[in-house]
Amino acid sequence: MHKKIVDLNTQVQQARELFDEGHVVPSQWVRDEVLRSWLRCRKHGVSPSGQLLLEAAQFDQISYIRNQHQRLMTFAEPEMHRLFRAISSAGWVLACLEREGRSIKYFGNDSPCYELLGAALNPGMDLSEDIAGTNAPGCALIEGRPSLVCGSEHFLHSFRDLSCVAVPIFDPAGTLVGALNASKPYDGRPVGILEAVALATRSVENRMVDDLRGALVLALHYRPELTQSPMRGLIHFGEDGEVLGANPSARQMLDLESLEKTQSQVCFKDLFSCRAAEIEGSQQSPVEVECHNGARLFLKVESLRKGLVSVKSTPPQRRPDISQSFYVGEPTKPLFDKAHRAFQFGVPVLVTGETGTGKEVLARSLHANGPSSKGAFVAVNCSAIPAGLIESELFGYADGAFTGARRGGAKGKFEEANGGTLFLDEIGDMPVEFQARLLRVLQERIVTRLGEEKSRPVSFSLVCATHRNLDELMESGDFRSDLYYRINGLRVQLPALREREDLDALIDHLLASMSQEDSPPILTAEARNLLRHHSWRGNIRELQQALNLGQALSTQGIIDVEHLPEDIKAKNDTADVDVGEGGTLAAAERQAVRCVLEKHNHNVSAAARELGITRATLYRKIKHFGL
Ligand SMILES: Nc1ncnc2c1ncn2[C@@H]1O[C@H](COP(=O)(O)OP(=O)(O)OP(=O)(O)O)[C@@H](O)[C@H]1O
Repeated sequence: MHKKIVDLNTQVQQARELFDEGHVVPSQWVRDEVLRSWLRCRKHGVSPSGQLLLEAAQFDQISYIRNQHQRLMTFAEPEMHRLFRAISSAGWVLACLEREGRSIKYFGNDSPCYELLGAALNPGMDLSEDIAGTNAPGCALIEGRPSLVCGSEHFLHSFRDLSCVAVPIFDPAGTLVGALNASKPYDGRPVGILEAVALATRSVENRMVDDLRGALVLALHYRPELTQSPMRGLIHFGEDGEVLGANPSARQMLDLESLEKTQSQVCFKDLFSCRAAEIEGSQQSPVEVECHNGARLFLKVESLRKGLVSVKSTPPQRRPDISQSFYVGEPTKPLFDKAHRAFQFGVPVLVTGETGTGKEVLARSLHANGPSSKGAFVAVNCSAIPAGLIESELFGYADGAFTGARRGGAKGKFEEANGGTLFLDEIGDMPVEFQARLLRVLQERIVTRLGEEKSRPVSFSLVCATHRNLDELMESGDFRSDLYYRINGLRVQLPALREREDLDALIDHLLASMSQEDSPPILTAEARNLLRHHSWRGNIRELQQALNLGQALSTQGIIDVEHLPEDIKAKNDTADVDVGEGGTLAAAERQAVRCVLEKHNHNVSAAARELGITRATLYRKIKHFGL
């Protein structure tokens, strides 16, 4: 058996030789997962001699990384202690890594043969695949599933004497936030530890879910006896039955993701065929229910407010308060909550949306509630910096680096954001030739000022935004896909005003925030109708200006059509007018004629018949209403 495994390693080495020479590797020689990773390493230009890794090791940002990932560690550390006690005597060491691949915590071994492992897994070390080549945590973080990498499967020559097993960690919103990894020197023996690492990871995830403290907590499984096991799904609901979060098992069993794609807020009634009241009695024994996807699951109430919220071993975490400073409507709230939670775990957030939809406002809110809120919020508009100044602006410069350089040199934006949040606005407009340099900073978190030799470590939380379509830019080669992967830990697409279901509520919020006194300005039904149907280009910014002008021109605080900007009024004549509340008789008639015409594909005879008028009259109306 032992010999057979050593033979397998020899076969992997041969596969690697073929790979390095550019030949096709027979599929049975090396596992698919490994081959996929080798191909990615080749694409990223990873050097098998691994110099990058050694460079990164010189920089110590441990305390910052720990601070930034404090929440993750609160949940992970107790489980790491337990797991390490169980597996260290078998020669395993343990590490927890954050989502981008940097180690946060290492439980090691002092003996000399662990020196390399210590160097690779110490806090601050970057094991992401594009830096450290094929390795279990790197692969687990890229592919979002457990990974096992042994001996010569590693891309770097220096790692070929190691075995590692890693399992990704997902937060209650289903976002990847890190990984647990166990490693030891490679000895050719089977690696029978995956289940133990997976179990510890599940416990970390369950601790995170516990922290949601829902009004109703359900355990679920296909088998009744497993509703009490560590394999059980866990889901928390708020007081109105809304889903607050769930562990990966529950997310999978309930197929939550497919619902989240079409609904901004998933509720109890969307998931189960029964009513919440019907399962309240299942605290003792599980009850079987049918789910939205047809599956039958056993549910057991784990806790039901009031009285059942258990005492936590960890202090209560600060909950993000995102609603105070700006409007968060019901449709966008779940997405905003998810972004805030992920950001607290150090996940970089990419905000997309048309101009004026609130990208910067969201970025500021993430910062204010994020792990680096004590540091600065540094915004960089990538489209506004002249190409020739990008380097000095972002990297800073040394004294006398160029003519006109400030005496004593200057910090760049990366350094200014150190300990805080860097907001790269309009990232889609970053010149492609500069993207590789930006990527390097994001990977290595080191900057060198222009005209200086010395490298400086930097650490910041990252939010990027763009109004451009990055998928199209990547296809046309104008945006690097590896940079996209780095910045897109979680993507938040902000809706344009014309798509918002909650436009009325947003208008009311803006009106309320405009008034210093108690009574905000009043909008007449006609004016509101006009705003509802305007094709907004500048989105919330334009709406805000329209309301500001309306308030300035209004009499006695009543904003009517005549007080709104000219371009909004001008579009009124051709706009689709809502004939509901507040519409005029003429508008209602126009709407009716238009609908009937459309219904009959503009067949005038059929439309006239349905309207009960002659064809000649209908022709007159079409002309009159400009249809
Ligand atoms: N949710 C919101 N509630 C209240 N006001 C908002 C909200 N979102 C945006 N605004 C207002 O709209 C204006 C535009 O917001 P912001 O600058 O964040 O948009 P943006 O998408 O970053 O725009 P651009 O793409 O042009 O940079 C701001 O002045 C802000 O006050």
